[in-house]
Amino acid sequence: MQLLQNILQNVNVLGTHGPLGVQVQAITFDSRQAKEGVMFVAMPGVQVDGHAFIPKAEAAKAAAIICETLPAQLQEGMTYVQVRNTPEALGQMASVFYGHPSRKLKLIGVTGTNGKTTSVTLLHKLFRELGYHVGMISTVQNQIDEEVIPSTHTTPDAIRLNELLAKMVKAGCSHCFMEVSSHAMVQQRVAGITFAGGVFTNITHDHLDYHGSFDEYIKAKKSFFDMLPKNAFALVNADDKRGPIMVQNTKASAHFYALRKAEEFKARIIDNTIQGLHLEVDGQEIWCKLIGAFNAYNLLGAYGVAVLLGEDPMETLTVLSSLNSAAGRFDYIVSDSQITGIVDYAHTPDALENVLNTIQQIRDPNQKVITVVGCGGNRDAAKRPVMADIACRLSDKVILTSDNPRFEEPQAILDDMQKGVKPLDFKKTLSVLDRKEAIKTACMLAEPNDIILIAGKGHETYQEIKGVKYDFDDKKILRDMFEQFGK
Ligand SMILES: CC(=O)N[C@H]1[C@@H](OP(=O)(O)OP(=O)(O)OC[C@H]2O[C@@H](n3ccc(=O)[nH]c3=O)[C@H](O)[C@@H]2O)O[C@H](CO)[C@@H](O)[C@@H]1O[C@H](C)C(=O)N[C@@H](C)C(=O)N[C@H](CCC(=O)O)C(=O)O
Ligand SMILES: Nc1ncnc2c1ncn2[C@@H]1O[C@H](COP(=O)(O)OP(=O)(O)OP(=O)(O)O)[C@@H](O)[C@H]1O
Ligand SMILES: N[C@H](CCC[C@H](N)C(=O)O)C(=O)O
Ligand SMILES: [Mg+2]
Repeated sequence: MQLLQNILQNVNVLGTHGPLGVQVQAITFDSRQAKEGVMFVAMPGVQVDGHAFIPKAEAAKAAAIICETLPAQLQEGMTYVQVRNTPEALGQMASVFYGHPSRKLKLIGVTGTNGKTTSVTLLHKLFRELGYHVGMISTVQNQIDEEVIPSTHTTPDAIRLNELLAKMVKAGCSHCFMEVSSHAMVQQRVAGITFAGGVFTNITHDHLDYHGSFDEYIKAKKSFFDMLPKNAFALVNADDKRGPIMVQNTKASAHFYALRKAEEFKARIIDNTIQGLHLEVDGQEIWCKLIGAFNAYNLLGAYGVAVLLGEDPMETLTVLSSLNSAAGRFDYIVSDSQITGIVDYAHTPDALENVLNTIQQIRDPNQKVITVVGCGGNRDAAKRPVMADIACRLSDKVILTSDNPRFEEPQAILDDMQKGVKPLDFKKTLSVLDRKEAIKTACMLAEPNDIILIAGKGHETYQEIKGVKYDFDDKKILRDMFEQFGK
């Protein structure tokens, strides 16, 4: 419980109506949660404008209403606060309300198209092994040490984020590693948050439906580095063409890591096998359990963060070499007849290409590669034909299928994917709309020693169709099919 005037201390207030001495028990941006003691913040949205729900919040007797535009008629006894930008104000208010938790631990944000979950998971495991109490905020799950808190977004909204960080502080966490998505930057979910460091993994094609253009997507990622304070570090993948752009205007101290250039943190791949990566990191040789060249970047980035946070380089490398990847990232099982089934969250063209290139590098020439892949509905449609083409180019057989169709027609998504299949590849491509059937088909087609890649859903344990999440687990289905068909 706090006084409204206290909660507003860092907000750029344009005007107020009504008493500011009201008590606030909770903050919400959803009118359906507004009630006595709960303050309502009217936020712009993709579907609707939260300002349209001010009458609902008034009727629910909300503690106060924070908005950019005041309603034409103000209710007697209600407090209204007009601000320039409600998402920004929400971030600042949530930080104050929860006691500025981001200032009480070392918070490191990781942004980039691919590798965020892998990086924060590695960092969480690494710092746990180094003896710290550690928080993690990720697509797969949030964590306070080993306690798992389910995650709904890659980056939670400002209220949930501050609430989570406050729990971490209370549990004695000294560090938190979190993913910062481009959606979160545009929607200012991290406004008011103090970061001790930021990491840029890479940027490739994704989310153009939301951002409109690649330039806008780059700007969204860059805005994270623009907000870092002077005493923070910005650790950037220098092998990515857009790496230097990220830190063009940052106040933080810029540091770089690379595999292809000589930078402050550098690594070289000595060997890349199904057993893992043999790397040379800053002149030191290590074996890691993670598979694929792209994971050399994730490992090197995590190493750079640890060193920048003052950890011992040798100890860091020793622990990194013992760590496994995050769930659903190059997650594999081997059947009785030595068919390797890989479940991977590759849902962007770059990720799919990386995973398939890795498979091509580590396979024996006689092992065929069968790829099962779909694309999500209500997401960037431009990546659909590109992903189908990549799958065809780097596999012996491709089964195009559904991912999470959400509110789109599954067949229409499949049609978009099929447009990317070149005539020469028609023969090796099948379309099986039902994902379970598609996995079954792949298992039936596979011969001993072949490799099946099931891409796109990784750790997800559901398939989202028209707003309903049905149980669906790629890895479990794959295991069942191997058993059912005696593979
Ligand atoms: C596209 C997008 O990001 N949408 C997010 C956005 O919803 P929205 O803009 O559609 O909201 P809206 O329905 O238009 O409503 C606008 C405002 O009116 C309010 N409202 C609405 C109805 C009502 O009756 N009363 C009311 O007050 C809403 O609470 C909201 O504040 O704001 C919501 C509240 O924070 C988010 O839950 C929602 O995430 C949706 C569910 C989502 O799927 N987001 C994905 C795309 C996302 O954010 N993904 C990234 C990761 C991407 C990646 O890098 O891979 C993530 O960080 O998870
Ligand atoms: N550094 C990397 N560069 C390119 N591809 C990667 C990298 N790391 C992982 N990948 C690929 O991208 C997929 C997603 O990885 P991860 O979940 O770590 O990324 P993410 O950035 O968290 O994704 P999301 O935006 O969905 O949260 C992996 O399954 C793998 O195929
Ligand atoms: N964070 C990503 C996840 C995509 C996962 C894929 N399975 C899909 O549903 O498209 C998104 O929300 O776009
Ligand atoms: Mg993620």
